Amino acid sequence: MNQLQQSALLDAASRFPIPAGSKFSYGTSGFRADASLLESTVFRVGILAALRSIQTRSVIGLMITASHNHISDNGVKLADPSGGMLTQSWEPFADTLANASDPHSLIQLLGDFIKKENIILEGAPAAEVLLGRDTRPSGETLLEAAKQGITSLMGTTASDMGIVTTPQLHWMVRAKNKGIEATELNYYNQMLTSFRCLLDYIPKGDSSKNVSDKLIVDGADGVGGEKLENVKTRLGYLTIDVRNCGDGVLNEGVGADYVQKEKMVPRNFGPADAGMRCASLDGDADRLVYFYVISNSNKIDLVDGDKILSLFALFLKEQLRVLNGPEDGKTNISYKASLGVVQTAYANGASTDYLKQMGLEVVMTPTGVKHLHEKAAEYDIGIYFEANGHGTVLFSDAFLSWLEITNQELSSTSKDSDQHKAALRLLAVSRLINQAVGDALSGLFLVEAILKHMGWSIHKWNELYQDLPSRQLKVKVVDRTAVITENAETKVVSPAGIQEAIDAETDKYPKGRCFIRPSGTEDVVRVYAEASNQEAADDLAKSVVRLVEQYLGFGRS
Ligand SMILES: CC(=O)N[C@H]1[C@@H](OP(=O)(O)O)O[C@H](CO)[C@@H](O)[C@@H]1O
Ligand SMILES: [Mg+2]
Repeated sequence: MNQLQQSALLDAASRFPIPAGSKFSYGTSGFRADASLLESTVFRVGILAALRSIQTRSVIGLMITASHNHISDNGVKLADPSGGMLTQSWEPFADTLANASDPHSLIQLLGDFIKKENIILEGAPAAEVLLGRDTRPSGETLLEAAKQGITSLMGTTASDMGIVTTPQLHWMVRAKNKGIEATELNYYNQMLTSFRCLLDYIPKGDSSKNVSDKLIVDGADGVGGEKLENVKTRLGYLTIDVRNCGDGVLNEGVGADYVQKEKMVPRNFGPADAGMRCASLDGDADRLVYFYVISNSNKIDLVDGDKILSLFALFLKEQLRVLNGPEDGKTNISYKASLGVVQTAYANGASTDYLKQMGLEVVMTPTGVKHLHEKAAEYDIGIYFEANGHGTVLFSDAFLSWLEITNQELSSTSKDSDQHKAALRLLAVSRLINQAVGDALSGLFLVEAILKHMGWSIHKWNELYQDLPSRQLKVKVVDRTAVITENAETKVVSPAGIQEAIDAETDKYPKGRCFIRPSGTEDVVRVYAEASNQEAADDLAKSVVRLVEQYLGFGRS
């Protein structure tokens, strides 16, 4: 950094002092905290985004959101050039930067990092960061802090994309770096064109007529509901009734996280909706779960991320089978595409068993899309989902290029054959589903197209397998970072002795499975338990909560 750059940074940094007594950590999905504490962090992440853009010579994304968390919280995360999450190798520096209290040491740290990463500032081509935010009222102030961070590294442009869903911003980053027009309109056009293409290739027959044309969506009073309103007139047969579109408090008694964890009807849903196909988005619309209201009750039957994954896997496996042609050796298909699914320890055990029975390769990673995405990218078709509804389907470049060529060949040699239609469907899915990150809107359209294709009601879909009863609890402890895990977070290695105690407890329950891990977005330790019946799952979770308190001490609440 030259003198001029240093003094511009120093000047800007002194306007964003770190709040006393705070410690920030990049966590599972960026920094999250009470919004009033975050200006200094967002400013610093702005600087980091500019550096990443200069280093990669690509557009970077900066999203201001705290997703499903309380409206008074906020957060910030970066999207890398591919549209995926910031490379994990930069996370430790993000932590250092966010916690560097003195502006002079901040400059020093930046100088050292620039040297270490070999980032050439002089004569670097114009860098650009795309900014997005959700509907939180604190978003505007934090956006300003981000802009100041970005532009404090001279020559970097901050382009405000306005209020967008997290996946829209990631999509735009990916699009812009591929030379595609990065507008919201283009995002909708690509999604809806592919959706309609999938509908066009639904096999003729009566079964699709059995699928209700109505879907009710809970928008979590966040950005997703508003966006869905923008497109709902362009959906052909499908009528969407969007509720919780921003009139109530964000995420309060609404949204995918509430529905999945509490298994209760969200606000503005009631007995009149019993049995109908319903979906719920989270606050920044990167999570999607389905559900239906149980008659005469305020409870729901949940169709979670694991079942969305299973539905996608079933459909894609079938399309690959048809594309590969008859198994009598006469196939003209030269590419054997690999198909893999990725889950975390939170996936219901029944879903993992079901996927394995389908003959699929199932891989487990730690929690957080950054881990699942990386693993899924190793396959030609990699499907990943967290149980909470965060996931997508990735297609490898090699497979897509081959598929394009094969599609052209099939359209001249055997147009409209089953094989040709399978190729067209796979191409449509690759364009419909967000390739950058999990996306509730594109996920929703894929679910809808597949249900229509199969002729399945939500009830039929839910019967794919029966979830094992489970319970998830949170515990406040003195220091959650004292919990160190391994083996995709299923075993605790520290504090010593707690894993043995958990195992001994779990062994008491038929089909018992239980693990703990520190949350990366909240100051809690999470406890997950599964057992053969609900009471047993509840009891197991409660006993393990007591163990956590015993080994780690009560925290402030
Ligand atoms: C059990 C659970 O749902 N954990 C969520 C939650 O992470 P935690 O690290 O568990 O707080 O938020 C993440 C970001 O949205 C999401 O990726 C993850 O699945
Ligand atoms: Mg979210």
